[in-house]
Amino acid sequence: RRCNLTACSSKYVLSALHPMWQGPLVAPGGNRQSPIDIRVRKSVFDPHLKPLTPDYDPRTCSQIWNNGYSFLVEYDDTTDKSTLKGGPLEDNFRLCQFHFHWGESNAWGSEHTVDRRLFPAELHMVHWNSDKYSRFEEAVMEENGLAVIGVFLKIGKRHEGLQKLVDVLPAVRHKDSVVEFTRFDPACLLPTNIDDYWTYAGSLTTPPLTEAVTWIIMKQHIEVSHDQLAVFRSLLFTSAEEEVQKSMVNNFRVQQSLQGRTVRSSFT
Ligand SMILES: NS(=O)(=O)/N=C1/NCCS1
Ligand SMILES: [Zn+2]
Repeated sequence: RRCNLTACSSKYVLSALHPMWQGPLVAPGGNRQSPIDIRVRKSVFDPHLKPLTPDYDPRTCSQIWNNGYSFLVEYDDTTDKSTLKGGPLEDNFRLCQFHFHWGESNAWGSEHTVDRRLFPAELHMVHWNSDKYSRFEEAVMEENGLAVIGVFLKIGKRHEGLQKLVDVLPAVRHKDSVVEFTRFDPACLLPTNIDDYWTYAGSLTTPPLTEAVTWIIMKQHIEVSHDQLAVFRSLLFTSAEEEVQKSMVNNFRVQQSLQGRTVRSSFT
């Protein structure tokens, strides 16, 4: 297994000894892969970027499950009830799920970094283009198919909205476990300021790694408590039947080269 350095900051140098899935570290022929390091001074302010307008209906929240890589909170995306528009997006996008990536320690865990700064975790809210495609599986293959909002998590005060989710995680401890989870408003996980973000053309960071994503990375982080994040780490990569149980930690992909891409900012 190739060992190469992933995002390293002044305090912590990571190795790829923690790559979490056996897939390719770089998609074959990929020239717009994710995640990346966002070099703030190299990002370009785009005055034409509009405010982002998420419009989520908590009643579309349906279930939470452990897919063996993260835990996903899934939304009913058969209608345009929970949508994302604006920002860099030309079309209407439907929320289908959100999930997180985190480390075994609070020193790392995010997939994207800002000037090499690592965060303990990163939230991804996944949407697909419902103006152009009729289902996620179709949109995931198209370059304008997906929009993912990334939000960094920092250790601080307890996040009251997150607690409802934290409380149910023990019920999906093992891979392939699923429980009903309803009336959760994902907007409560967004930072107070969603007008300041970076955006770039990239890919999914887990299979199928397709180069279908308009990434929208929030400048402002959210805070969660140490104990709340510790519950994420109590999840397992492994199913109940497996002999050896493996803690679900370090479920992030190694960073990919920018390959000449420009990261735009919505703020100066
Ligand atoms: N982490 S991610 O959001 O870029 N990857 C995904 N793979 C399938 C649905 S979302
Ligand atoms: Zn993700």
